[in-house]
Amino acid sequence: MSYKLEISEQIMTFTIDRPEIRNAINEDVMVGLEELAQKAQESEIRYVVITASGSQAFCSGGDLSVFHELKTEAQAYSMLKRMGDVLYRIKTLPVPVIALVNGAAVGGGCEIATACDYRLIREHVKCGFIQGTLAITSGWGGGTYLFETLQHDRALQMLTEARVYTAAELQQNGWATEVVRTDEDLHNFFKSMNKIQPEVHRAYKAIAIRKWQETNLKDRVDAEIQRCAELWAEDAHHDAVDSFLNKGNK
Ligand SMILES: CC[C@@H](C(=O)O)C(=O)SCCNC(=O)CCNC(=O)[C@H](O)C(C)(C)COP(=O)(O)OP(=O)(O)OC[C@H]1O[C@@H](n2cnc3c(N)ncnc32)[C@H](O)[C@@H]1OP(=O)(O)O
Repeated sequence: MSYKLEISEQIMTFTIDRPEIRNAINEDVMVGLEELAQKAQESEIRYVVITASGSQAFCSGGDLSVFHELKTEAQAYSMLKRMGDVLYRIKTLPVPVIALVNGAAVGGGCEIATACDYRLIREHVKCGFIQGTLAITSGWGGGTYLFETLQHDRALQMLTEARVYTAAELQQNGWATEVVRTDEDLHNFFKSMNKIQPEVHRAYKAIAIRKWQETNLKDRVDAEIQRCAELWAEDAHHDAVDSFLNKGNK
């Protein structure tokens, strides 16, 4: 199993569990995220925490060793759409969703964290929308969510620079909700969440969801997915992934 899904004291925790490959997303993790989305809708939970095993990575995006087999636009679209759909379901859950960013979050990993309501990041982490270096854009809706989250120029800069940012930079540009330096910082965040009635959290989340529905967030995400699928099919993308996967042979 590539993930763990637990509910304890009305808190649902999803842990990506592939540290040896930097918690990259494969089919199994996608199934897990779909299970999360379903169970979180049905259960009486207070909030959801998404995190990952180890301290090296939160998530390194799509598992390129698997997804590199997808060559055509149609093949890429099918994977991107499935993941984009489940991330949208997670983003619009009726309860707060917290990314506990325990290590690097790059590519699709940064998209998952951006889909969450809160991003608590450890001091050592580096995060970035590095998709540009692979000659593609974000393709799971994360670019659209970033424009919803950051000031316009900061979002555009983070997407087009296509580099990893330090925790200090992520705090400065507003992507990080909080840089967690100690376990006590983490404890204090959850203490503050827990002192507010779940129905109050749900009511505020509903305001955000109404805004996203009124501004056709889902359609905008679908357009992002479509454009990424087109770029995916280009040689420039396949060559860049070849270079990443064969870096050890050079
Ligand atoms: C597919 C959707 C698309 C989107 O919509 O956004 C994407 O997500 S594109 C994918 C973007 N991801 C990447 O380009 C991967 C980038 N990875 C890294 O930059 C680094 O691995 C890291 C995350 C910063 C961690 O660095 P480090 O701790 O130094 O580890 P290594 O680089 O040595 O990696 C260890 C091991 O894991 C393999 N690995 C890492 N990420 C992936 C991945 N996404 N897919 C497949 N394999 C991955 C890496 O190749 C190493 O393997 P070995 O050399 O065999 O040990």
